[in-house]
Amino acid sequence: MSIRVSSLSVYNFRSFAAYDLSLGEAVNVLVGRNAAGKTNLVECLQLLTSGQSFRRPSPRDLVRQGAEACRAQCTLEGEGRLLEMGLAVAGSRRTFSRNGKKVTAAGVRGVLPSVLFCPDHLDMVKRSASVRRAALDDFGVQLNEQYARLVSTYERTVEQRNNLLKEPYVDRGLLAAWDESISATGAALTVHRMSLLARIREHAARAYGAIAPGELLGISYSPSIYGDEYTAGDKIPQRGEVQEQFLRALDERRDEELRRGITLTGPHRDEILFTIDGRDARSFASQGQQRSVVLAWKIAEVAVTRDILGRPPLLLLDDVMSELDASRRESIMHFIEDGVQTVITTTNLGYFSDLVLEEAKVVEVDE
Ligand SMILES: Nc1ncnc2c1ncn2[C@@H]1O[C@H](COP(=O)(O)OP(=O)(O)OP(=O)(O)O)[C@@H](O)[C@H]1O
Repeated sequence: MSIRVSSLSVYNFRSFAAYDLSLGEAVNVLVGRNAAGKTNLVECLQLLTSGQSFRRPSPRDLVRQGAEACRAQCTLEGEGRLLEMGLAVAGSRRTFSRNGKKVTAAGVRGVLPSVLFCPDHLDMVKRSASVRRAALDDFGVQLNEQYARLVSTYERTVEQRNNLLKEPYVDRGLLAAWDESISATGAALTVHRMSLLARIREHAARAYGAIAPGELLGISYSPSIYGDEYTAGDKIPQRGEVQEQFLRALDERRDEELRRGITLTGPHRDEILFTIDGRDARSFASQGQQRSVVLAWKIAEVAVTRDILGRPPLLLLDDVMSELDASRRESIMHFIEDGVQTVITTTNLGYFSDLVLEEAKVVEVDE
């Protein structure tokens, strides 16, 4: 059996004083009224498997109102291994642990990545580019530690370079050194992103074709250093070539950057574009088609995790059944039958067929 979460325990976490949840190997349905705490449990599972939460909380947000500290732990089992991942928050300090030993967020991620799908994601196609970049990076970070290091180094580099650009007198020698470092990290990140997106593209196109037969989904990465017109298609450029282009782009925008005091080009400005039958999905796709794109993207994340790690991720579906129509719900159910441990939250069991409910572990959540 591949690695699964067998149990989760929380103490003073969000709305819960104390709560224990035991999970089945396949589909788990958490049912409960609004504000029962279902999303809080999903968030906790995401934190303990990926080291991050889609809500981007401050540590204090995780602690139950009125309490000083919180704790959570989950047990991962399978492939002959037994692992305890822990999270503790005291004041504004958040600490992770693995088998009782303190680790950074990197120490909990990578064993059992999680793929989360929640209503916030449904309009990913038409929201700002930062949302799509974050979707790609949040996924990549879980699969590859080098990707994770590049994301954080790049963010830091942009911030520090921006600080320099904001100074009244900018030391040109120092700026050249920052250009070198941002272009090196940025080029590596660009290539990582494009490689990961190429894997997602292939699976997402197939999944989309199954959800909407006859329609063709395209996904492309558009690096800002190449200008607006460039789309890479399937070709992934060499890192050295990207770095050279990055340096050229910085040179071209030097005066504007100095005037505005910010870094105007690089992976923090890149676009991920979706097309359906060759037309930009932001302006041409219906809401239903846009939702199908996101569903296909999530299905692709599961498939890519399998390709890379040789095991499926934990799939967390928070309150999405009510947002999807019957045929898309069916696509999800069809897909999760495929050996993926899944946690689905809902206020209404009516969205599930008798067959699914017979096989699933149904837990009523009420703090
Ligand atoms: N730090 C905290 N302390 C106490 N309560 C909290 C804290 N953080 C969140 N909550 C409470 O948790 C509840 C929300 O829980 P959650 O979002 O998990 O509900 P849900 O069961 O997913 O509901 P819905 O079906 O409406 O999505 C809210 O009432 C919120 O006020």
